Amino acid sequence: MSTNAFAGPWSSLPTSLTPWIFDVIQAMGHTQMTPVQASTIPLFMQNKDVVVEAVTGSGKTLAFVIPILEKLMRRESKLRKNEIGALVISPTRELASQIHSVFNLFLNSQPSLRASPSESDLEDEEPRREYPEPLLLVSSADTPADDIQKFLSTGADIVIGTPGRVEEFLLGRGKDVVNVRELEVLVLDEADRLLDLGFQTTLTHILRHLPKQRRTGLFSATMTDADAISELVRVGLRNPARVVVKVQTKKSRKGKEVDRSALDVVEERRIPANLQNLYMSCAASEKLIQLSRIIKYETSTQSSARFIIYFATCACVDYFYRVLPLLLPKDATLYSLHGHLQPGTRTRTLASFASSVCTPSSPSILLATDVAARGLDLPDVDIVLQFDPPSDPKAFSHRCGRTARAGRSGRAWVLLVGRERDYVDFMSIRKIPMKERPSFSSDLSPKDSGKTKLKRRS
Ligand SMILES: Nc1ncnc2c1ncn2[C@@H]1O[C@H](COP(=O)(O)OP(=O)(O)OP(=O)(O)O)[C@@H](O)[C@H]1O
Repeated sequence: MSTNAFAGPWSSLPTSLTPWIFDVIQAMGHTQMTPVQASTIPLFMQNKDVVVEAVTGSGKTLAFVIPILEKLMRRESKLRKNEIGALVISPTRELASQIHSVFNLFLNSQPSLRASPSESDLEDEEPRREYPEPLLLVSSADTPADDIQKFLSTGADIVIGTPGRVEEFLLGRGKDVVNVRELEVLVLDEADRLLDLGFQTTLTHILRHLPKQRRTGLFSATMTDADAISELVRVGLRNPARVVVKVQTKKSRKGKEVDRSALDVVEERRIPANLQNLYMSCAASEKLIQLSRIIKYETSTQSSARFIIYFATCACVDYFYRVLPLLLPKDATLYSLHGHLQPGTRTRTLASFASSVCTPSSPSILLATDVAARGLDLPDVDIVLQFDPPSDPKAFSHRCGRTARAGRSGRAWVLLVGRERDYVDFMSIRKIPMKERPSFSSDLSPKDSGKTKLKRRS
């Protein structure tokens, strides 16, 4: 863990957590809060709107999941079966599913309600729960009609979904079924993405439908001041508290990262402390060979086994899924994930990649588009490799942030061709002195290509 990874024990929160929620957090092994959790949870609990920007992998999910659960449990009157109390919207189905499983982790551990004497006589009686399962609204095997059916049969205090399915649920088929009058909290995760042009109309419809008397939270690793200010009115934020969590690294005056004891300058950065950013510039015709060299180099260090490689389009992912096996060690396992695959295939691929057993000699490599850039929490990813730089500069941070999560270390590479080198300056990635560049063993050295230069940046 980096030195500034934690911000105190959970017991130091101004309002103590409900005991069973605290127990779940302890069971997760999270003994301390991260800075974003320590700053955001009290604000949300004190009924403030929040706009939160904190580096990738810093624990933003629990920073809204915990206050939502606490707020709903502290209600004076229980929600009726047709009412929802909290809505979380995320831009991709994978991220929505991930958030849904975090809520489930908690709600599956809630104490069962004591059965009444007559019920206790019934054999095989399912333990009764006070709070129903959260409802997940994403494209999958379930149709929008199935979503409504499920809601009608079990109810759901918390709803998590992607914008299109949420709109259909609240304003389409579910219009006369779902009551939002009691909605207390709205969270937009990856808010800057949700608020950009692609989702504008859908989101505006949803926001207009929700009660104004609610708390709203916007969360992202790239929620800049400009994004926040321009959207305040549209999103209906009232006097929001702004939380910005940056990472401090220690440097010597010459700009070189050094040991804490030799510190004399503290620099703030908006990427995780243990993330190392590198780029390699090469000719377009050499990209494929350089990609396979980097993979061989990384696996030869005996510490890297799980990779994500980003490509610009779905077609590129399909193409390289067929081509890369010819260049990589035969024990490498490839997975492909992009938006043109069936939802079920996407879910299975992600689950198989996340649970795959891999070693440097038999690495697991996920080939993906930006559908896997934001929010996905795959804690063991060692290396991110960007075959093509993204067209949106924000996606650069999100892609890199799939490694070096929650205080772990990781490296992110990007291959750059020609003028793409300007991108590095645009991203303000600091140059590391020549002598600190990684050494390649002779058969992997970019020197053999003549044209390619290896650079390391952090
Ligand atoms: N207090 C904590 N202590 C240790 N680990 C934690 C703590 N809170 C969350 N984590 C872990 O940190 C990881 C990253 O959390 P999370 O996915 O919420 O990050 P994030 O800030 O939302 O990242 P991104 O911006 O990429 O979406 C998860 O594996 C989570 O279990």
